[in-house]
Amino acid sequence: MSFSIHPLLDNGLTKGDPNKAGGKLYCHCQGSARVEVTLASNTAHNHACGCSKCWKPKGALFSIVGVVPSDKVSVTAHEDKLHIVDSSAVIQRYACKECGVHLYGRIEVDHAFKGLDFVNTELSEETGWQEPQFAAFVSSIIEQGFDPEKMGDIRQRFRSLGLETYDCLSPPLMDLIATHTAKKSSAAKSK
Ligand SMILES: N[C@@H](CCC(=O)N[C@@H](CS)C(=O)NCC(=O)O)C(=O)O
Ligand SMILES: [Zn+2]
Ligand SMILES: [Zn+2]
Repeated sequence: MSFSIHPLLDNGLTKGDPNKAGGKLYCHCQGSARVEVTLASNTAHNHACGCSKCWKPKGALFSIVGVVPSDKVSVTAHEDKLHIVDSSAVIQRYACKECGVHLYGRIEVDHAFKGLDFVNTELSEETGWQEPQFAAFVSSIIEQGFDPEKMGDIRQRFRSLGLETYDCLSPPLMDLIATHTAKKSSAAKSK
C-alpha cells in the first residue's frame, strides 16, 4: 500500500455498535494536560473527508468526521487550551493550541447543519463509534498535493471498503443543504 487513506480504514472497516451512547475524546497532549471533550451521543453521518480544513492524523490523506447534536458536546478538561482555527470558516473548528488536534467544530451561522458539531471519534480510547458511511470531498486531496493520476486508486480503495465516493457531501446531505437554501430563498421572496 503506497498511501494511507486513514488508519481506521487502511486495514478494513470495523462496524460500530448502534447502541453506543457516547464517550470521551482527547487531544494528543500527554496525561493530565489533555483537552477532554465528552460526547453524550454516538455520531451520525460519519465519513471520510478529503478537504484541507478537516483535521487528519499524521500521514493520512483523509479525515474521519461525523456529527453529534451540539448540546451533547461538552469540554470537560482544559477548555482554555482551545482556539478557533479559522474564524472566517462556516465550521468553527476548536483545536488544541499545543498539539493542533481539532476537538470539535461548531456552526454559528444560519446553515442546514447548525446545531450539529463535527467530531473525530478516533480521538476516543473506546470502540463502537459509528463506522464511516461514505467518502466526501475526495478530489480535494489533489489541492493538497496528491497526484491526480492516482485518484482511481483512491476511489477504488474506498469502493473495496464498501464506501461510495463524492466530491462534495453525500446526496442526502446535499439535499438537506439545498432544502435549507430553498426555504431561505422562498422566505425571502414572500417578504
Ligand atoms: N476543496 C476545499 C473544500 C473545503 C470545504 O468546502 N470543506 C467542506 C467539508 S468539511 C465544508 O463544508 N467546509 C466548511 C468549512 O470548512 O467551514 C478544501 O479542500 O479546502
Ligand atoms: Zn493538545
Ligand atoms: Zn472536511
